[in-house]
Formats: sequence, structure tokens, C-alpha cells
Amino acid sequence: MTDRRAFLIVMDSVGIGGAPDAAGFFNDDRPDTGANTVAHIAQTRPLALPHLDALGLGAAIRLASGAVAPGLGAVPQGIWGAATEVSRGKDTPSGHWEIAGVPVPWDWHYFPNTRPAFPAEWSESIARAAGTDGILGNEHASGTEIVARLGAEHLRLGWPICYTSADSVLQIAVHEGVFGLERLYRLCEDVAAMVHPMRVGRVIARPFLGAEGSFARTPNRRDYAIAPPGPTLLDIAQQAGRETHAVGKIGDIFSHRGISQLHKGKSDADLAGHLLALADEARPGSLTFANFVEFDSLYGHRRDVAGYAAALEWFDGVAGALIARLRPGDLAIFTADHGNDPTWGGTDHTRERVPVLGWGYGARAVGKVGFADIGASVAVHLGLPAVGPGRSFL
Ligand SMILES: O=P(O)(O)O[C@H]1O[C@H](CO)[C@@H](O)[C@H]1O
Ligand SMILES: [Mn+2]
Ligand SMILES: [Mn+2]
Repeated sequence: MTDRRAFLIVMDSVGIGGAPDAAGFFNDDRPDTGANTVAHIAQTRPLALPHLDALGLGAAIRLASGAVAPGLGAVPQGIWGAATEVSRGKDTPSGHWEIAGVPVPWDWHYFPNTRPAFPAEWSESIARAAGTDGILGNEHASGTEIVARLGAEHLRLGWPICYTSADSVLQIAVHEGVFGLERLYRLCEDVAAMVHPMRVGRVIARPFLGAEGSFARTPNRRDYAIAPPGPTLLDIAQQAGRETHAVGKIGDIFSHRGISQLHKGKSDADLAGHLLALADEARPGSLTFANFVEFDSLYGHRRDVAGYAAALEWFDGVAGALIARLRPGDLAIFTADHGNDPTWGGTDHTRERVPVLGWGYGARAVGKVGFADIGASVAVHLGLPAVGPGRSFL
């Protein structure tokens, strides 16, 4: 067994523009052409990301889209490149699965941006599963906005608030104290069993607490995703007897397949603690796969540019602390699953290329690669059998 270890870290939604098919993806009917999460944030105020930029972030942005990102542009000292997605979805599972070697072979089911958004039989089945006389919402919405708008009615009627977005998702928001968390999870499991066969990618439990005017989502979100349609990097590592660590929502995204240890937290700060501890403790030959979600959930969807910038600068310190703990023979790759440009219209993800930044092989320009090449490279690094259609850039 190899002594080598791998740390694959997804900075959720940290896109760098330039997706060749962006015109086919939309926010409020406007194409994503030109969306560029990191460059547009940096053009609002220069970013100080010394560790990610030293690996090659500024150079990767220029490669992906030609954009200049103020504050970024050091001479790259790491593996650096930009990855393009082929799956026809700009969502989290599509991005992660393709990174792990399994591009999505089907078209997801999306709901029309109409009211109601769900077919009548589906709404009836959800209400039946919930034991209520109906559902609230039934539309495209931003999760915080719809809870502020319908939370009080939810408390009066007890009906779950159901909504969707440009992603293939069916989200269910309820008051954690009144409706109950376990009841919400059971409901989401039932609804997932019903809609996964229709290629709805995820049912998401969205519990909240508080009273009218001050409703706030709790950290008890849970995603019920369709299982990946083929063996992923995690499956192949586990089958080879390797320790596989899932940090954050990786477990949910991969339907808990191929994972030997889960490391969850209430915030990205908790997850950073887990990641740094794993840099000290993960075994030789192990794979650590992490997702940092707050860029996306707290700042991208909320179109909060200042918050996103601060989160990037905070995370850069985490990246520096991780690199300081790595050993000879380790590989760390920082990448992303899609974009979520906070300067863009709408509240949905944006179709973008993503950065590929790595530590462990010195300075190495890998150019424009595919998402699946990331998983293939990690497999080669770890001495695993080939994973998916990608080619190693190492
Ligand atoms: O607006 P909220 O509830 O955060 O939802 C967002 O989170 C979902 C999952 O990432 C996306 O599809 C988008 O709808
Ligand atoms: Mn995501
Ligand atoms: Mn998202």
C-alpha cells in the first residue's frame, strides 16, 4: 500500500468563469454567459488570497476566462489549471460526481418556473406523506425569502413549505420545533423515494426555528440525493481497502457510498477543524474528500458579495494551514463544483469553469482539463485502479 495520501477539497460554487456552454444555462431567463464568481468579486474589491494565489488561482482565472482578478496573479508554484464540466447540470451532485469520475449520463428533471411548480399528483402525495391537508409554496424561491414569507402560515396550518430552484431539487422547509426534525427527515425520505425515479436529483430538508420576523434556518439541513450511476473515486478507494474520509456534505452527495468515516459540522469553521485534524491523522493511502458549502449557501445564493469575499479570505487561511501540515507524498487539490456569481442576476448557480489548484507536485501547469480528470489524477496519485473517463494530469 502506498504511503501517499490525497486531500480533495471542493470550495462549493467557487467558479472562475469561461464555461463554453454557459449560454445554455440561466438565472431568471438570462443566460449565464460571462458569469465569473471569483473575478467579479475581485473586481468589486481586490482579494487577498495569498495561499490559493501562490498555487495559481489568478493564473487559472486568466486561463479559464481571460478575466483579470484584482489582487490575484502571482507566479504559480503549484498544480494549476481550469476544469470544464460536461454533465448537463450546474448543480452540486453533477459537479461532485463528475469530479469523482462519474459524469451524469441523463437529463435531470427540472420544475417549470410557474405557480404551481409541482404536478398536482406530486403535491397531493407530499401532503399525504406529511399527514397534512396540503402544502405551501409550490414555486421557485430562495429558501430564506420563502420562509420569511410563508413561515407564519406554516405555523398556523402545519403544512410543509415546498419549493424548488433552477436545480433539480425539491426542498421542504418546516419549523424544527413545531413540525419536528425527525418527522421532516422521514417526510423527505418518503418524497425522495417517490421523485428519485423521475430523475429529481435531490430532496432537501430545510428546517428553521424562530418566530415571525426572525425565522432562521438551522444547521440540520439534510440532502437526499440519487445515488451516483457508477463507481466513484470513493467507491474505488474503499474497494481497494483504503480509508475514505468525507468532510461536510460529501456523504449526502454520494448517497453515503464508499465512505468509511463521516466528519460533519455545524459550520465551515467546524469542517476546517476536521480537515486540519485529518491532515495530521489520516492514514497512508487514504482519501479525504471535503466540501465547504458556505460560499454557496450563505453568500452565493444570497448574492452577498462582501460576505463571499470575506469567506474566500478566511478559507485561504485554512488552505495555508492545511498545506503547512502536509507531508512529502501528499497531494491536495482545491477545486469547485459550479459557480454562484454573487454579482449576477437571480439567485441560482452559474455555469462556469472551476479552478484546479494543487500542492504536492511542484509547479505544474495542467491547462484546461475536464472535471473527471481530477478524480483520475487522484486515483493515479493513490495507486488505485482507473476511475471514470478522465485522464490524469499528474
Ligand atoms: O435558496 P436555498 O434554499 O438556499 O436553495 C439553494 O440551495 C439548493 C441546493 O444547493 C439550490 O438548488 C438552491 O435552491
Ligand atoms: Mn454546490
Ligand atoms: Mn447551491
